[in-house]
Amino acid sequence: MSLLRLDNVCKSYGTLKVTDHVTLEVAEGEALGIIGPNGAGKSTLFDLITGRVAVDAGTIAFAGSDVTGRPATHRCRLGLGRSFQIPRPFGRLTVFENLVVGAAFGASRSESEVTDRCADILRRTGLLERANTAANQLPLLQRKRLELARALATEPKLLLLDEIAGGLTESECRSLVETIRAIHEGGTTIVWIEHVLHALTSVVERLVVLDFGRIIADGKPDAVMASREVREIYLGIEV
Ligand SMILES: Nc1ncnc2c1ncn2[C@@H]1O[C@H](COP(=O)(O)OP(=O)(O)OP(=O)(O)O)[C@@H](O)[C@H]1O
Repeated sequence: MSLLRLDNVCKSYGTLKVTDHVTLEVAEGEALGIIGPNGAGKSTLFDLITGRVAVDAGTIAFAGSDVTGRPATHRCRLGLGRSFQIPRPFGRLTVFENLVVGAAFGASRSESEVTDRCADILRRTGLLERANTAANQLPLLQRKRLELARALATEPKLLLLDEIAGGLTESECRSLVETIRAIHEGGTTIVWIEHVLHALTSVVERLVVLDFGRIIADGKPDAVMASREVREIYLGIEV
């Protein structure tokens, strides 16, 4: 059964078509990667899915209901969680407090209900020792981990990750990938936008390529990366 379904979704800014008749299904339990050149419309697609930005045309269904006209809070409470390309924690709150906010508002639970759950998320995301550190004191890897943890605090059925591996060293990237893989193996469906291809393809089993707001390839990562069009457009390799 598909958890997420986009049908002919369109979005333009002025004359710029940023999302051009995108039709896409994500099955429950899948890990899907999205790649494409800068400006291809990847983050906008997440904005449309999560309700941060309204579609011009088309429909979006999530967990069996049409969410096209529904606000972001409603979609979040249905189980759509996301991380942002640039981490946006509450800087003066501690790591633990950031999670409590995500759990209480995103998942609509009382503070007393979420304490154990937030501690568990800290453990799963490798942040337990940082629980009492102010978010604005964290180094980059931990900020990325907090971004992931905050999204998990909202109890997502579908986790949208936007370039979470960007800017990390090779070993930091490997350790973050392990965390993401464990989250996926724990049953969370993942859609992950990423420029760090080796990190992405070590987790996802399906890859979609966006170019000028259109899906130009969709399939197994090896087959997609072997495609002539993808190599020309995405990697800039003449074949
Ligand atoms: N609010 C907005 N108003 C006007 N143009 C926008 C807006 N948001 C995005 N765009 C434009 O839409 C295009 C797609 O942007 P988007 O951020 O979705 O691309 P992207 O594929 O995520 O790029 P990157 O890989 O660089 O993050 C870009 O040309 C961008 O400048």
